[in-house]
Amino acid sequence: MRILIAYDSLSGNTRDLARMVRGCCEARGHDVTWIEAGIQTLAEAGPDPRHDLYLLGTWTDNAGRTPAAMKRFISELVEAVGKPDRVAVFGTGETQWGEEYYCGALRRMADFFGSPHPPLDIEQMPHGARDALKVRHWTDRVLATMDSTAAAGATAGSAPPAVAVAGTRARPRADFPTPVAKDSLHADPARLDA
Ligand SMILES: Cc1cc2nc3c(=O)[nH]c(=O)nc-3n(C[C@H](O)[C@H](O)[C@H](O)COP(=O)(O)O)c2cc1C
Repeated sequence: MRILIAYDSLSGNTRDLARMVRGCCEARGHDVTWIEAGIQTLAEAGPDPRHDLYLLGTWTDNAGRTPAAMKRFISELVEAVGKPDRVAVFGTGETQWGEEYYCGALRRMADFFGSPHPPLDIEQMPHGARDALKVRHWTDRVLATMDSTAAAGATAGSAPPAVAVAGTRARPRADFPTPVAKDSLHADPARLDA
């Protein structure tokens, strides 16, 4: 699969986690596009922004909010490919901000995309064998779900996964939602703070 991993990280915790998720994906033979949302745009994902799976990683900002850079990236993504349903969310936070707000951005983002995958949350930075196992299990579960969905689709005769073609303009895949206008409700990043 072509997998886009996009993450935002201030102090490195989420970057560490994203690297672990990436390692698991690559170990399973998947092709990963890597975007650091704080300093890169979707344009840096190459000529075709469509991917088979989007893994979005974030830290959580004040009172459970989604950081600005991640909201910006999500708007860009929705504008480019529509609102993908193949999204899984991971990230880091701290319970000292209150259980109610712990990793709140993950819940908001998973809700926004209607992600079928429970978010992967890690307190502060990932460390030790327990976290490594948690990350591997989460990533493997997400990948396995995608593989079985693809297999079911192939049996039913649906379109094959997206393939990047250098130099071509991005076109929505038949089974992707039609791209929505930037200012539509779906693309409104304010929903990530609601
Ligand atoms: C201004 C600020 C507000 C924060 N608010 C929350 C919060 O509401 N909930 C939470 O779980 N963590 C909160 N955190 C903690 C960070 O999400 C956490 O430290 C995270 O691991 C940082 O990830 P990073 O190293 O990738 O930037 C906050 C951190 C800062 C700096």
